[in-house]
Amino acid sequence: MSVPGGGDLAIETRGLRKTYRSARGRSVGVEGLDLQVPVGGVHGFLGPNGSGKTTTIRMLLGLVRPDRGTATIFGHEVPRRLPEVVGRVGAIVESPKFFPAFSARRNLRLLADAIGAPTGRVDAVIDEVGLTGRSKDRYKGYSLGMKQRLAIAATLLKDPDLLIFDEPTNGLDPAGIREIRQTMRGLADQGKTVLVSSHILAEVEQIADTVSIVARGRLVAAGRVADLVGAGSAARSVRLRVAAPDLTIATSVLETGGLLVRREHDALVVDGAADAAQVNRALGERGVWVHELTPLQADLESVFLGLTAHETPGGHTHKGGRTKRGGPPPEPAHAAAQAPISEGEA
Ligand SMILES: Nc1ncnc2c1ncn2[C@@H]1O[C@H](COP(=O)(O)OP(=O)(O)OP(=O)(O)O)[C@@H](O)[C@H]1O
Repeated sequence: MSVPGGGDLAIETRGLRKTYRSARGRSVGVEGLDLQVPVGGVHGFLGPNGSGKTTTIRMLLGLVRPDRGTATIFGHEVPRRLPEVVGRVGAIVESPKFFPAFSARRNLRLLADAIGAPTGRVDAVIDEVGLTGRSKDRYKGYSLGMKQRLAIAATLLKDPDLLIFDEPTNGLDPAGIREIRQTMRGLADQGKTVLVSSHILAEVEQIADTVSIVARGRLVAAGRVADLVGAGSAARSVRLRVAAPDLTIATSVLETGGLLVRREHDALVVDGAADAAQVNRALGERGVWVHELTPLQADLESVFLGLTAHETPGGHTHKGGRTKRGGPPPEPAHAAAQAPISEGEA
């Protein structure tokens, strides 16, 4: 899908940098960030706490001025040309203020008046976020999830093409998280672009088409979720079960073949196995029969933790221990990090 004057990108930043003054001098919020968000779909903007997601979003919305670099929304440079494009953008950066004693509908009518959106949109956006049955109840009686859905409804009043949600599921219970996820997916399925920041991968993996992963203010990986996860599986692991007396000999056979083997309860997990059949054959040739052999698929969380492990307290803890990385990685290090997220874009 192409956008007049905007190519295929809803958002693009190049070399974006923002530092803050602090007691210890200057601290870096965002350091040379190159971000590309394709038009249409859900784009997860992922990173550990303090990695610069909110700072980036605030720069895109003209709330914080970058020290260096450029940013565009639908091809319009921001903040300089933000007024030309702001009508196409809806965002939740902080919890919006609603009148506690008013209903969702009354709050949105007031807001629509204030921002010049047609009041005829109010019922439609309430329906969009699934609040129709409660739209006449007072805001103060809403659950956190309902309040957040109302906040999303407010961003939809002007029927924007781009929605930017900063950690929209913070503080919500699993049911609330699911509702917000469905709402975001539904918006993307209508052709809108949804940029959603999060430090919780599982929340985003199920609905995101593409992601950008940041650490310490820099991009460390970007691309389609399937590509990132697929590349994470390149050094594949398999889980296998053999009869208990064979565990030791199986371990020794595989280690002699140069594979990394670890015990996981009564199973063995073999890291770096290019091919499950090869593992099976090596064991069969030594008279060890495999009862069960399961290739393990990397998930987005293991990719994320592998790329940002140095950011997390306690270091490298992640599922399966497969994508461990040490050292200072903030260059895009993942194979998929170089993959363009929209065809024809460098
Ligand atoms: N107003 C500010 N003054 C000083 N430092 C700031 C300010 N805002 C952000 N920072 C610093 O910039 C860095 C990036 O923060 P930012 O809030 O953008 O990260 P984030 O990825 O959104 O984190 P979180 O998930 O915790 O919200 C952090 O080190 C933070 O302490």
